[in-house]
Amino acid sequence: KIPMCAVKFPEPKNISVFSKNFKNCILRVPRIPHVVKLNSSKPKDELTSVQNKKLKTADGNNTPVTKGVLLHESIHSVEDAYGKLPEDALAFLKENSAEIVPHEYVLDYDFWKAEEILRAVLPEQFLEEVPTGFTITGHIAHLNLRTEFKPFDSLIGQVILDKNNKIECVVDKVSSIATQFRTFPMKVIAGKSDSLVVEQKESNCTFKFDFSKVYWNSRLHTEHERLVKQYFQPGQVVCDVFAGVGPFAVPAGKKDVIVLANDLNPESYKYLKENIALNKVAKTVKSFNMDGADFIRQSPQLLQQWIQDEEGGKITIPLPLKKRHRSQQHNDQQPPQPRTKELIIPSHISHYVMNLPDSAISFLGNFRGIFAAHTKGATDTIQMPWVHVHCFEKYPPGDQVTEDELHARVHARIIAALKVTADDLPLNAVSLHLVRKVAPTKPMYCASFQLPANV
Ligand SMILES: C[S@@+](CC[C@H](N)C(=O)[O-])C[C@H]1O[C@@H](n2cnc3c(N)ncnc32)[C@H](O)[C@@H]1O
Repeated sequence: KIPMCAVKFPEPKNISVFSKNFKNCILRVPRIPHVVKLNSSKPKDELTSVQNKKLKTADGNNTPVTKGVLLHESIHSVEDAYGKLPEDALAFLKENSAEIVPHEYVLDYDFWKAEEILRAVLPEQFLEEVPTGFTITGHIAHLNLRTEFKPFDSLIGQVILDKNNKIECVVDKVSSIATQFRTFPMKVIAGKSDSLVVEQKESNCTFKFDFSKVYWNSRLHTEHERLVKQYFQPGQVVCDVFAGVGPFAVPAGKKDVIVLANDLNPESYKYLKENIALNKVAKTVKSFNMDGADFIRQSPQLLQQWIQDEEGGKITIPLPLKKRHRSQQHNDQQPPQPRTKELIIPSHISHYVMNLPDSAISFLGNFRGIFAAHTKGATDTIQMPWVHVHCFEKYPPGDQVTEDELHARVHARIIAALKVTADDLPLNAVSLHLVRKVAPTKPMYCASFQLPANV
């Protein structure tokens, strides 16, 4: 509670005139508006009907509310005001019959930021490092509280919930050990706990999923957009081996890339299918629920099957009807013809995406021999597919490891997994993109390279 002073003018327009002409006399503190509601000294009944109309009544009680302008923060009493305000300001107040009144300003729960409140309510030993970081997915805020904060989880969750309008639910990761499907056990620590199904926008698409049952990481959106934009061309075939709920596959399908998207988690598969329908990409994206190893080995056949299933190996995509001018609609005898475009499905795969950074490299051996049938008697050179494999390249804290060294380490793991030599796949044929650092000495990379013809 802060003792301040406010000025009341009988004529409300003088509030802005005073604020404009005497800027140095009014309160200038961030997040505190200088115009405030004040209780009128007169009960409402004693005011004229005109005055009454101008005043808004606070919560139906008999005390009318009027507006005033707060004086500079160094002024704490009416005497202070007469001592500190310059002559011309005092003259203006007198001329306009203004009244200086004491006003107690209450900085309550609404005023303070989450971090400030947490500093005030958590035990003193946490003063320096209250937990404030979280990621947002749909309406859910997701925290990863350190062990010492766990006993205060619901308090922390409630403050975050109160202070962020769009958040309806706060969850905490309760174990850092991920499941096979890269999901984490989580606990709802504040807000709605009935459903963790969210809708999240990314890359101009909408993704729906149960946050507790599938993998989703909003921090990967640039990586999703990068591969789709930089590598995947309309009409090419892409196999997404660990597709999750579709953040590579669905936007790619939207730009007429032909996608075979796979995930072993039945829940991811279920939402992948939903997201394909939701974003109207069923013509260009097919979903599979297989182990990644089998999916890679069978991918050439899965593509052949798709070609056979489509008449003439072509996908026909309906186009939105062209908007016609009203006069044209009137003259036309025929109803508008549905417009379509056709995509011929190529018989070779252009890209594989493998975003399972913990172990994707160990799946590379599955490419061995799968294109042999194509390469054997082929007269023209076969375009081997590109692989975009995600991986971590962790090193001990304190080690000075250069980017070149990390590049060499990733390259060595890739050629070992493919069982090829550095002559087949030289270091400079593997480009390394730093996706993000999950910890200071645990970078996540995406290695992109064209499969050597002899795998
Ligand atoms: C790190 S997530 C990536 C998901 C998605 N590509 C993305 O960027 O959000 C890895 C995915 O691989 C799936 N997965 C794990 N093991 C798998 C396997 N052996 N075969 C196929 N998918 C698997 C998980 O269910 C999870 O959805």
